[in-house]
Amino acid sequence: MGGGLVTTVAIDGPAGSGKSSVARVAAEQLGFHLLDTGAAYRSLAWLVLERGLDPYVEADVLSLLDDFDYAVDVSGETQRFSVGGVDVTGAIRTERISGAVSGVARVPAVREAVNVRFRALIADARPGIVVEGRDITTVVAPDADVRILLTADEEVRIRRRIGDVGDAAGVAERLSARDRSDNQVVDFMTPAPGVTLVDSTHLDFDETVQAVVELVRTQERA
Ligand SMILES: Nc1ncnc2c1ncn2[C@@H]1O[C@H](COP(=O)(O)OP(=O)(O)OP(=O)(O)O)[C@@H](O)[C@H]1O
Ligand SMILES: Nc1ccn([C@@H]2O[C@H](COP(=O)(O)O)[C@@H](O)[C@H]2O)c(=O)n1
Repeated sequence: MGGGLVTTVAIDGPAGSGKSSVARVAAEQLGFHLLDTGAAYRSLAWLVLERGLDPYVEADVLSLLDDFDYAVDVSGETQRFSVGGVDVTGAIRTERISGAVSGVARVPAVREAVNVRFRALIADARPGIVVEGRDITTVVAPDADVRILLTADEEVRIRRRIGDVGDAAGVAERLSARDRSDNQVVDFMTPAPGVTLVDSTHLDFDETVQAVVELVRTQERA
């Protein structure tokens, strides 16, 4: 890929690697939009549970896909997500949804449907967008100007996540299980050709953001 104008920054990585928090601050510094693709999968998992269905039963998930009325509002200070007009921004971050979301995400028709929406949002974003998830560098936006696999050692990611939820019980097992399940669908542990690995194991938060922003600046100068 040649250098010059950067409009799309793709970031993938395992659970707790800092994708959403690092992408958010990097997007602010770049003056770019932010697309949190995991929120779409989480919102569908929320709807499946809300309807009393099983996220690990493909037919249950497919029965809701056509009516999945998902919206993202980026007009305020933080992104807000809604399903059928119900604000699910907080609800989709619970451990209950984290335990359900892999079931929804492994359904090929779900992935195809949300990817269509993601690509449309990416195409419309001006002046640019940071997109984070699991398959952005490889499937959703393989032609992104900057492609990053953001990772950290598992024990570090678990420690950071425990800091988020304030309760260590079961966090390690759930994070590992989610990565194992998600990794059967898409490989986000090994950088694909052309993807830059950013390992934040020994970086603090600001250093990690700077590593991402510097990759964009380097690409712009190339
Ligand atoms: N380099 C870093 N140093 C210290 N803390 C960090 C670093 N990067 C991220 N964090 C913190 O780690 C926690 C997990 O980050 P975040 O929620 O952004 O990860 P994620 O990859 O989006 O996770 P998930 O895929 O599970 O949603 C957050 O509290 C974040 O502030
Ligand atoms: N591109 C993506 C993004 C997410 N997923 C699935 O959604 C789950 C939640 O993602 P978070 O980034 O919010 O943790 C994740 O565990 C995957 O199951 C995906 O498949 N592809």
